[in-house]
Amino acid sequence: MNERMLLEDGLKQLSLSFSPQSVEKLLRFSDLLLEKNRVMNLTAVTDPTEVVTRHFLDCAVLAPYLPAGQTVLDVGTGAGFPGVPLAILCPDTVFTLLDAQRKRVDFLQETIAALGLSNCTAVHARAEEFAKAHRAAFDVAVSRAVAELRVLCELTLPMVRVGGAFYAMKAADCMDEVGSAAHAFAVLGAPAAELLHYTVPHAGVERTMVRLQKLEDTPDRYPRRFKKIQTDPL
Ligand SMILES: C[S@@+](CC[C@H](N)C(=O)[O-])C[C@H]1O[C@@H](n2cnc3c(N)ncnc32)[C@H](O)[C@@H]1O
Repeated sequence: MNERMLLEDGLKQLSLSFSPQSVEKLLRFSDLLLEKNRVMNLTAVTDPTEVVTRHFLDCAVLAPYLPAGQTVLDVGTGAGFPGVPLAILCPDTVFTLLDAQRKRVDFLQETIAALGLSNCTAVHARAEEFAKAHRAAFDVAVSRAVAELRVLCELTLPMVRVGGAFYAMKAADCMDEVGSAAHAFAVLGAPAAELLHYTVPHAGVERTMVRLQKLEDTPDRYPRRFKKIQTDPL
């Protein structure tokens, strides 16, 4: 199967509805990513087939959890994962992609313009700084491969509104990490973690989504300064 067939078949296996335009945009994003990856470090994945499986189909698993009209923050989006594939697959959901690395955000801004993604904005900022002006400002936060859960939750949950949710994309064997973060979940206002296990189509990779529903406001003292978050995690 070529990349287009893998992508379409994988999206069907995930029971996702998608337009021909979405497939075109995803394949164009893959081209832009791999082209830019030759001159700057965006992803360890260099094979177009693996861009489809390890990036696009992995990220697509989140699409059913992001209803139209909701605002979604992708914390530590890097080269745009999971945010860009989700913005393509959920055109009526509004995405903010956040990253601390200027060059990655520049790439994302160019990509968003090239793909005509009117529901997506890339912002250069550190999450703990961005949180000061964006407390409880988003319906949903998502994040993949950024930090361990205790750290990640302090960076992210303050920006989710009560009644919203945070989805952390993790490896299949993240139970110890989830167990260690129980105190952080409770302190930050999202006490009950729910684990959603899945297999990425055509990659055969087992993964876990950690869903945290925000039930209470996060106390104003969080997030702390990054050094404190790292050296003294909740
Ligand atoms: C390993 S990359 C993962 C990128 C992407 N989420 C993915 O799954 O491919 C981690 C990214 O998180 C960003 N990052 C780490 N700490 C951050 C923070 N406090 N605020 C914003 N971005 C952060 C880094 O700049 C980097 O681009």
